[in-house]
Amino acid sequence: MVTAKVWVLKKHFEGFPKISNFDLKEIELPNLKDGELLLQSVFLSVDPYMRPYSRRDMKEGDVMIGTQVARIVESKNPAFTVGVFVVARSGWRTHFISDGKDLQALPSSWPESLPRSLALGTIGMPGLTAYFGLLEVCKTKPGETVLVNAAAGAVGSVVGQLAKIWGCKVVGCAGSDDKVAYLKKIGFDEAFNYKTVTSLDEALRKASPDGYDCFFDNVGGEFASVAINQMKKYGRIAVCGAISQYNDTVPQKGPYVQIPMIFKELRMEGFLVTSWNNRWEEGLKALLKWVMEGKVKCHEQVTEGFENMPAAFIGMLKGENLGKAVVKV
Ligand SMILES: NC(=O)C1=CN([C@@H]2O[C@H](COP(=O)(O)OP(=O)(O)OC[C@H]3O[C@@H](n4cnc5c(N)ncnc54)[C@H](OP(=O)(O)O)[C@@H]3O)[C@@H](O)[C@H]2O)C=CC1
Ligand SMILES: CCCCCCC/C=C/C=O
Repeated sequence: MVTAKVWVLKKHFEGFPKISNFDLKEIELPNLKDGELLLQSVFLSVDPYMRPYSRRDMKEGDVMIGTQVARIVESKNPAFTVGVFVVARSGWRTHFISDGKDLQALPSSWPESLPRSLALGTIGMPGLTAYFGLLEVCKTKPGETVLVNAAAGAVGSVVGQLAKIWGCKVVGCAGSDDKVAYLKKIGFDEAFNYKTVTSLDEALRKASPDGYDCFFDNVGGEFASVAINQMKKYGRIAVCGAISQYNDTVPQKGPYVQIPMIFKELRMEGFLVTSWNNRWEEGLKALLKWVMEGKVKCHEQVTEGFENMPAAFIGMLKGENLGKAVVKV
């Protein structure tokens, strides 16, 4: 008999999440039936989507939603061998039982030397968000100028590096000087700290006096309202996330987007990475190749200990992460 630890949503978030919103519980797992496997989480992901999705998809008492890299520790399913690592969507749990249908094997060419945690970040859902958002929503072309916010995070850092690979000029902004230094180190042409500039409008203008062809928006809210005015004619805005609004208890008010959209003939498109579920293999293969070639650099903010999942999640929402926030069990 195995005892799993799980984090449940004790009380729905009101405003910014607090440690008291979560409860740590223990669950006795039953013995395996034929066709089942027992898995142990090795790395778990904490992601911004958990904040809005908790309200949409969860009720109080549910295990927190989320993804992990897990190791198969026992198998009664001939298709799965003990010791193999997979990506699962089993929520904040140390151990769980699966029939194998919901598991994704790491790409077969995954090198032994590469941290498996990257399957939750650059070579996982956030990297794919950058890949499909740029390729299919922004439709960037060589020579164009791309703006990305939350640029030192899991999605943003890949957006900037892919845009460089695809021949663009890249401007990124982030919330600390260390993050800005990191962006320059990984090849961003221009980067600034949006928290310390005296005028966001001026900082955006200085970074690209001719404006922006593409804006990969991870933040929404006031930042997006300012940035939209600096789009070039026929510019494209990929509405990826709105993290500046996820914790609002009262919806933010405009300025509104219609006037610049009309006069600059902009295209603004919201998207979910899951729309390209049938192309994840293509994206993961490309991302793995670029990482192995050193063309895409990865940084992870690793929090040690399953008991620190809520703190890692709250820290990520506060901007304490450089690169992808993960928890090592
Ligand atoms: N559409 C889709 O399919 C997907 C969308 N997303 C979205 O992409 C965005 C980035 O996700 P991800 O890369 O995983 O997360 P990150 O690794 O970028 O972590 C979140 C970052 O957001 C920044 N942030 C937090 N609050 C604010 C704020 N009020 N204003 C500006 N920046 C803020 C912080 O960086 P800083 O220090 O710079 O403020 C923080 O580090 C999120 O909005 C997420 O919801 C993610 C995956 C899929
Ligand atoms: C692997 C789990 C898929 C989660 C999809 C997340 C979409 C994110 C939206 C906003 O953050």
